[in-house]
Amino acid sequence: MQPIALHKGPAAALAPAGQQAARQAAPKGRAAAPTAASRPASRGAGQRHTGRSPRLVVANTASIETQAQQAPPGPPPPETKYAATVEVAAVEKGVDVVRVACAERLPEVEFNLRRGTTTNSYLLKGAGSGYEALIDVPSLVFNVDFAGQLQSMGAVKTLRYILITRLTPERLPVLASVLRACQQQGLQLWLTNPALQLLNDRAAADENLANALKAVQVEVVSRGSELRLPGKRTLRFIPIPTPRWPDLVSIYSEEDKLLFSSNFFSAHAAPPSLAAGARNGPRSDWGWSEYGADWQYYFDCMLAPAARQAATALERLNINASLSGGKGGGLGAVLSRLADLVTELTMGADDGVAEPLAVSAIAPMHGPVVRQSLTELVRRYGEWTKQQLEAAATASVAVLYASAYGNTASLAQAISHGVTKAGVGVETLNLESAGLDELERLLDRCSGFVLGSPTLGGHMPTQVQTALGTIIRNSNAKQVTCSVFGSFGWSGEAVDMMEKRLKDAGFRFAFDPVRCKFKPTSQTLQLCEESGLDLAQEVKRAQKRKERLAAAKLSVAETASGKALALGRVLGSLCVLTAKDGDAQGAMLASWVSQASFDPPGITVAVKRDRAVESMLPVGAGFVLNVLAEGKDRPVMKRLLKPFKPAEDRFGGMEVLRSEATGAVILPEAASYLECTVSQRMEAGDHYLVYATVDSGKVLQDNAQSVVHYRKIGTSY
Ligand SMILES: Cc1cc2nc3c(=O)[nH]c(=O)nc-3n(C[C@H](O)[C@H](O)[C@H](O)COP(=O)(O)O)c2cc1C
Repeated sequence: MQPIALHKGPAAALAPAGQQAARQAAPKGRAAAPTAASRPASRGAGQRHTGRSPRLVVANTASIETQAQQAPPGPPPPETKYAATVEVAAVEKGVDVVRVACAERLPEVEFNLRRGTTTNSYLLKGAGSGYEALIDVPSLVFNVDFAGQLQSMGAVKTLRYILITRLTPERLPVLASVLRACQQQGLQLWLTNPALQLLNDRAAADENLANALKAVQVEVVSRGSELRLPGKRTLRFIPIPTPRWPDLVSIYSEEDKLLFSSNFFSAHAAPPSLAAGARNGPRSDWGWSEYGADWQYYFDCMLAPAARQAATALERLNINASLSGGKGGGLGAVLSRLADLVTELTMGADDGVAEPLAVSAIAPMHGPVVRQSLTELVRRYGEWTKQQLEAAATASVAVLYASAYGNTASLAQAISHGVTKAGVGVETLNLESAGLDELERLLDRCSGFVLGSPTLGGHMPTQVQTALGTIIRNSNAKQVTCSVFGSFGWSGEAVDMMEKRLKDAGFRFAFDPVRCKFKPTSQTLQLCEESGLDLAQEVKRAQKRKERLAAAKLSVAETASGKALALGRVLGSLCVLTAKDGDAQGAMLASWVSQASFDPPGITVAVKRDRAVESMLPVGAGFVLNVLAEGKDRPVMKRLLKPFKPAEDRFGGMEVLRSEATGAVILPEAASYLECTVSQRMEAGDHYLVYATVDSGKVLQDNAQSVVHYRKIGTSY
């Protein structure tokens, strides 16, 4: 093994900008304007690094000074830490999980953290009884003393290896504190090259971190890297990068049949009690019914927009639960089909399906250790990925962005989520690392695109500027719908520049550019998600127009099968479902509503997958079901059927009542309303079937009849 020296060359010259960046990356922190004292040392224009990655280059360096002097932002708000608990439990013999669990709702609404979150680190014992290796450290946003925890477990004296599957700026201070606590000679840090780049950048600007790293040997892992722990285990590293997580790597322990899967197979949810997840605890596992929705939401938000990379990762992992005695078959067949699809889409796929990994448990970075639901979750990952790839094969939106500190990346993620909700594929490209060939290929096949950029030095980074030139020259890109977005600190020129250049070149915008000051709020993310939905609807409309042109028109009577006509005779009463989630609120017309239970009183509502309000209806969420009254339904229907701008108030200017429990809208002209809590959700084709218990209700118009929704055919509402 060759220890890799941490380079302190060029990055050291950028120390002031790096310090700036480090401040910004602190939890909930905001960047302060670069001041004269913190300004980067002068280098050639276009060559200056931005702080996080040496690859993201500021195009117009001269204006960093001008902008900072003209409009410095306010002081950064105080850092917030979230109350969290640390719990330790056995995963396998000689493998413990140290779980930092936070039940609070965190502001990262892109993860829908209603149920809190967990961050897992794992400790592996060596030949003796002491801990030999640590996998991952938590973020400093949690108010826990992680190094102190390791100390109390005696780990700091015995650890020889620290293995990192995902590194973020927020984890670096915790990593530094662990390294400082471990004083023993020959401590090794294993991580991927992109993670090392982040480490180098930050170490160049952060003396504490640089000092902590002095006594550490760094080993860069790649596909095929192995670490033999004295005594019993061999750990195999399997990189599984995505555009958002370029440094992601999983670790497989053959002896334990355990896969440390990093962000894959994760869920954001705080466990009611850690003991429930421990092998020898009161229950052996958390099951699909408790966490299925969280696993799926995590996949939808974080991996659906990177389905191509997710397919490659699943192929590389080729998890076979059956080899280890679990129920059901492995993923072999699904993955082979996936591999074919990926090959078609990428024109040059990965180097084939890997040997199956026998896995009896998955130890992810967030959420429960997966054991009982292993076969189910792995199978679902294959299915979800395949669905996304198939959607992308029909129509896909290219999400192109660069992001130095993650804010523009969050916007990209929210837009992508909106697009995938509408059943349109997303292909994400991080312009920081992507080649121009890859960009060209993506532009040639996309049915729409969005371009995101931060403003750095009064400009967009060079990579975005170059990509913009490529986009403007691409003949397919010109035909499709698009928009732009980006985060900024005080002047925000990048989004204006992208908008102007694309509009001047005749590009059609599907939604208004999204400009976001520093870190997006939940409202901005809702705006992004709904903008993504709008763009996807536009893509679908264009697709339909194409299909209509290609095929001869058939009348409803000709196309309608007896089945569809018969289905059209099924009746439901017309309702308006309303929900509120923090500042965000949503509403939809619902006619596929039915009573489903007497005791407790319960109803089902079918919610189309691409409804904006769908994301406000996770298990446990409250909503109001307004049953419309005959003769008073028209104005409400008219209002709800007209197109809305993303995040626009559906009931603006109307007199409405509010539910005391949830704040959701109650329509005074409704015949009656019910206040409900989502109890279960089921995938039902292109809808979700939401089962909710009725908490309370009221008849508002004594003599009113409910509106019954008559249809001609079962293929539309
Ligand atoms: C070196 C540097 C230069 C910046 N220059 C500008 C600027 O000229 N105008 C501006 O509005 N914001 C500027 N910012 C603030 C960033 O645009 C802001 O932090 C944004 O949230 C970054 O987005 P990202 O997280 O996607 O990288 C600058 C930040 C840094 C660190």
